[in-house]
Amino acid sequence: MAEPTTNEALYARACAVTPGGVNSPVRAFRSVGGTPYFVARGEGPWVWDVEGRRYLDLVQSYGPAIHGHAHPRIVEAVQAAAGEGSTFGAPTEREVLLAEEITGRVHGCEQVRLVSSGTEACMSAVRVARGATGRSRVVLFEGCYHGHSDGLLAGGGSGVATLGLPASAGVPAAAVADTLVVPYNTVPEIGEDVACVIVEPVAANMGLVPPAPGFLQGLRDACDAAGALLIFDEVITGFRLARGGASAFYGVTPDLWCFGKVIGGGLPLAAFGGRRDVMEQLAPLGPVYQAGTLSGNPLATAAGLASLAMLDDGAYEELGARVARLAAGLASALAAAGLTAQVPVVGTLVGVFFAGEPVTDYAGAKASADTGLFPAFMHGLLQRGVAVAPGAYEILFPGLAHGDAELDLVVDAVGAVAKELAAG
Ligand SMILES: Cc1ncc(COP(=O)(O)O)c(C=O)c1O
Ligand SMILES: N[C@H](C=O)CCC(=O)O
Repeated sequence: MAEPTTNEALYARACAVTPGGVNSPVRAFRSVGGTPYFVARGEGPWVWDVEGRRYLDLVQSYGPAIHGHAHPRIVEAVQAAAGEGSTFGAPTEREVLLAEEITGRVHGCEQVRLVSSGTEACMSAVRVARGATGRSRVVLFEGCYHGHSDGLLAGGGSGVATLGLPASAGVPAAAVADTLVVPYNTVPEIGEDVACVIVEPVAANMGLVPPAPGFLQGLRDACDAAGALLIFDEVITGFRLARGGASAFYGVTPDLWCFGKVIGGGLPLAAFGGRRDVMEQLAPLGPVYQAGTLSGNPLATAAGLASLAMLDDGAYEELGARVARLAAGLASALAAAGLTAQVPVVGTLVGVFFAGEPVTDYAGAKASADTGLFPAFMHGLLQRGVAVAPGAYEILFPGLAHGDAELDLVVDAVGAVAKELAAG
């Protein structure tokens, strides 16, 4: 049994042995100030820190924990899988089952390859697109985030935006020479040197920015006209927004998809997939190389299958209804407090902006962050026992474990914090 400790003490020890004390930058609280809380355990919608303080968790690991923490069916599946051996380097039946589950849900996605992170999924999808088209250029949208691979960090949202980084040191100019960054919600000119356009179909790494009507179809048409491939990065939207993800929700079918988060049930698992002719460019069938020692890991596939088994149409209806109720509560609490704010909602996704008008692109998201209200908002909520991600560009992640009573607590806490902020 470990000695009792504190967040401060653990953070000091962490900083001595890990850069910034964390294994992913936003967790360090750098943009909001203060000391990160170290989670001791979680259950359903709650987490407890090492000091025994309980928080209603709207971070939910930035998306994977759609069923809340330590869901008994996922725990049971992982325990059973662990007892059978945790990794083999040979194919297993659950990899087939998970690939069948994903391709069965996502119309047009005929084949998938499992990987271990959303970063790998996006990096590999772009590589396949380049291999399939024989072209180099990649178009992406300012404020979207596609993981931390060299070529996709430019103009990124999430932690890149939170820390105010133009991109990243250590990325050679050559690695981004073929990356073109354009504003979200504008269909760009797509030249015939473009291999692919990669987009978050609902942007969720610059706060929540819905696609404008016609934007996704416009991208589809422009890609078709130029012979480029369209990639939907559904690492957040996949299996959260709808059973078939954003492509089903909007009725626009890309050539390639990136998935992550929910499909791993809380374990490191992601996937990229797409049309058979494109996916068959991959080794061992084709010339595009991609591989992974832990890809399709037996524990992760067990957790993913258990997670997806609980996500039927009814689950999405339920989550959508709860999110709509939460969003309405938040909007009226913020308005009652006299705080200028927007609460964008897309189905099961919700965010908060400090803005007078709906936000449609990164410039609007940045203006919200630049109000400087977010750190006090986040810490005010934390003091009232509600945890939201410590970055102004992250969204809220209510899940199926958040019942009405818990969501009412969130609305009350937001109302109280908003009054303080409005009073200055
Ligand atoms: C849309 C999107 N794409 C890709 C990624 C990268 O995934 P990961 O953090 O698993 O590498 C993330 C989240 O981090 C994401 O939100
Ligand atoms: N917004 C990111 C993914 O969705 C957050 C993950 C991270 O940076 O740790």
